[in-house]
Amino acid sequence: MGSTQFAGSNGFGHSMDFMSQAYLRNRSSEIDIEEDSLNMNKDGPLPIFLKFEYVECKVRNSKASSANPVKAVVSKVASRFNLDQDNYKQILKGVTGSVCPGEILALMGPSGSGKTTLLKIIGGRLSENVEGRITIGFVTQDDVLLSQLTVDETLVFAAFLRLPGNMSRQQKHARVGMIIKELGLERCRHTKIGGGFVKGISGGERKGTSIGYEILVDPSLLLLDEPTSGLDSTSANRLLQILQGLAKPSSRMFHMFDKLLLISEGYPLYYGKARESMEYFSDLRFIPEIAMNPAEFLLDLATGQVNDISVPEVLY
Ligand SMILES: Nc1ncnc2c1ncn2[C@@H]1O[C@H](COP(=O)(O)OP(=O)(O)OP(=O)(O)O)[C@@H](O)[C@H]1O
Repeated sequence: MGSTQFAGSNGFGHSMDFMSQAYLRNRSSEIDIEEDSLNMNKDGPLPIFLKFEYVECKVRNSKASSANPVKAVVSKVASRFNLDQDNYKQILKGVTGSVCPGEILALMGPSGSGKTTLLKIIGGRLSENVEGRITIGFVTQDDVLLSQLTVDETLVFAAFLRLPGNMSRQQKHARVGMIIKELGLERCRHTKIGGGFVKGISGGERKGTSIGYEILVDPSLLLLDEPTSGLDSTSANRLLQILQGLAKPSSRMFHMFDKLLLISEGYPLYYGKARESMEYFSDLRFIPEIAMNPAEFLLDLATGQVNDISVPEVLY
């Protein structure tokens, strides 16, 4: 199963990824993004509308040649006669969604359902056998921060590396200062990132620094792969509040997500307003029998664990 801290005291099981349209600068898209929006806007981030439609993706199964020579020979012969369709695995089977500026779309599904694959496709990191592509800002599950630098040094380094040359040194330092404040990183500003044998900042602060690294360039869309994994529920809450604040000011946890895309084995089970998801499934006669957190209920549905859920008669 997935690994986010939502599985902890929040009762959010499995994984959740986010497409937080905080701010973003777009690089390229085959989807509804007009030429104009590709130019840098000096007045701030450009509002971008992200849309992905009927995304399908298949990957070639890894060859068995090294492990099983018989299978390798059969597979080789089959491919010669074009009989190797079985060597492909369909990962995404028609997933559709969109995010407007200022919205948070939560992408939920059991481990292996295709969340990371979808993010990779939208982030332009996977293009073989897929339909849509958009590339912008991407915060991966594993960050790439340097352990010996402090939070401040990390962001200053990134600022000098990534911000336009026509910005002055003072402006770059000011931007770093603003981000540090925005992400609540003042307390650890001069602490080393750490890791391995170097003692450093906390997990939440590390996530915040990674996000700071990305939002430094004022992106119009931010793709976050399990941003709360490894965090305790308080830090996860705080991080979501920060993200929500970056996208737009608003309320709490599950209800912080404007939209929800629930996938199971690459199939979309639900796409729409997060707050209407329970009602949708209750109309279909999927009703929790005990008090359940909405996210837990939805993920149980997606994994097919319906022990505590009453399901429509017809399924029996
Ligand atoms: N390059 C690949 N070759 C073969 N199978 C792959 C490849 N990439 C992904 N998969 C498979 O596709 C499925 C979806 O993987 P993906 O990483 O998108 O799931 P996920 O929902 O993000 O899971 P998790 O929550 O565990 O991170 C998995 O069964 C995975 O093993």
